[in-house]
Amino acid sequence: MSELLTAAQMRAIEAEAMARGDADGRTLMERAGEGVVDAALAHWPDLGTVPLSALVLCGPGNNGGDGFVVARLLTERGWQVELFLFGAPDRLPPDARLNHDRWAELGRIRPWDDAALADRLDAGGCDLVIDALFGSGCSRGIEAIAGRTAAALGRFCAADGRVLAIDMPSGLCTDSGRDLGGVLPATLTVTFHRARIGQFTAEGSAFCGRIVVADIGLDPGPCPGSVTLVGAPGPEIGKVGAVGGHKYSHGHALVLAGGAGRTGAARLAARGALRVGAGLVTLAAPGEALAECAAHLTAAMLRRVDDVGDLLALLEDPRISALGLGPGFGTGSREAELLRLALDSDRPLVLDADGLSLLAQLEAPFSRLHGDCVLTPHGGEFARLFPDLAEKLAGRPPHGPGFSRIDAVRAAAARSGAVVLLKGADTAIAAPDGRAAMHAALYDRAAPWLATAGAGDVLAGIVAGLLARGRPPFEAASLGAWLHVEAARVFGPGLIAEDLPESLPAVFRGLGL
Ligand SMILES: NC(=O)C1=CN([C@@H]2O[C@H](COP(=O)(O)OP(=O)(O)OC[C@H]3O[C@@H](n4cnc5c(N)ncnc54)[C@H](O)[C@@H]3O)[C@@H](O)[C@H]2O)[C@@H](O)CC1
Ligand SMILES: Nc1ncnc2c1ncn2[C@@H]1O[C@H](COP(=O)(O)OP(=O)(O)O)[C@@H](O)[C@H]1O
Ligand SMILES: [K+]
Repeated sequence: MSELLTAAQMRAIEAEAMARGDADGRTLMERAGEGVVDAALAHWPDLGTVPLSALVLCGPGNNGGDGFVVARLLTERGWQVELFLFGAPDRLPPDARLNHDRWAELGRIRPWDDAALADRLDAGGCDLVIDALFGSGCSRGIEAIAGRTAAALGRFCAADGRVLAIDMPSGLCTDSGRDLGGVLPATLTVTFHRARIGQFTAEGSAFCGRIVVADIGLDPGPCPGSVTLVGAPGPEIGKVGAVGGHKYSHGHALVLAGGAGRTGAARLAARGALRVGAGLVTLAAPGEALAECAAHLTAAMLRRVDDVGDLLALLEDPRISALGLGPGFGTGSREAELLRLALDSDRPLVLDADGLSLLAQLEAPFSRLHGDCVLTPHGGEFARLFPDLAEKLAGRPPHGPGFSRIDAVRAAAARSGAVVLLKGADTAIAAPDGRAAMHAALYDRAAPWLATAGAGDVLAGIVAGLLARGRPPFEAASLGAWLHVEAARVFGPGLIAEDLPESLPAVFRGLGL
């Protein structure tokens, strides 16, 4: 697991390091420039063999300062460097000014000219473009400044040109990953100390290319309030296959199914719960759907639940340790009553799909949730439950920092009192106490083939299975998101939802279980 930071958190870490006397701004800027050059040469080894040519775009802040350092370091290596500066030299902040002055002794500084830059890029013959226009201080769109440059960089990247963004692609919001307007596309983004939230959500990955995190010698300790980037689980995953115990000690998940003809989604969820390691899984289906379910279930058990009385009787068994409700469930009055009972049972509970739509229809829905509930909405379901938050996520933010999916799930979790997992390639997860995590099926974990009908149903089942085994809800949601994507990656393209549970054994083997 690693951390993702906001711009403010990064500034605070830097300020603390300077206050402690660990480093001054000038040293950090020098290390940042060195980190950029090292990362470029490591990422594109051919750049290290002979001196080449670079075009450096510097802006009016410290990101521009990093650009001056890179220009100097490349020149010292024998490169031909052309440099354009946006803004007046005498208004640069002190460390950037210092590096501007050092560069001015080595090379020329051309004043910013969007049209000339675009023409320069289109003319080709440039081996590396360095975007040091704006970094974490970018506060609004940059179309007016660099619209033509952005378009030319798009063409340059499409023709396999190398564009390295320092810290963030200019115009991209560090905190939300949202396009503030006119973002400069990059093929490699080199950021410092820790990655940023905006590199892993919204439009971030489309503009960053790849991400490299350069160490600039800041305190390696954890940052309070940071977002966890969900990675491969550690040894604690061993609990999934713990030696000893019996099936009941591995938990019993109850998945509620809908009527005849639409039980497939709940069956997918039940299979996910079983494969993730729940000792028992029972599917509760109405009488009309029993035959259909029986024809398709083997390891999962089947119980008839027509109404609240049936569910009440079933829940008398204290060994049922988690419920999953929503996939293909239906949204009628029977289902609404069953949902109320499921919520009142105080069992760990995953609400997905129709379960979320039903919840949205209840009066004072959030007063019924408790801390062991996990809500797994996609964007549409999220908007039904939290319309104001969804509205803040829609459209382009007028200025930075923009409202992020992390902000949205944190607010949703605080309001609802439940763990909220907002699905997507950039899955955002938050707990009511403010903990937040991002699972990014992006970069080297991309699995676009996971966007297939029923994949979300399996995720709900996986999380229900982990809850049944006693995992706390935030951990169950985070681990579930990772296992789900890993299963998709193990299977590969061509995946359909049924393949996801069946790929979990290979995932566990891969983890050394
Ligand atoms: N925080 C740290 O620990 C470190 C920061 N460093 C660099 O410093 C950068 C942050 O520097 P700054 O805070 O100076 O921010 P930036 O360099 O991103 O830009 C801030 C400047 O741009 C102006 N500006 C912002 N958006 C604009 C727009 N749309 N149009 C016109 N002007 C606009 C602001 O008014 C301000 O003058 C980082 O991205 C990183 O590259 C590095 O030197 C290493 C250490
Ligand atoms: N581009 C993508 N890359 C990786 N995972 C994705 C992508 N798009 C969607 N997903 C995942 O696929 C699943 C889709 O779930 P959902 O929207 O509920 O669909 P369904 O109801 O058909 O199962 C979610 O787990 C989501 O995170
Ligand atoms: K930049």
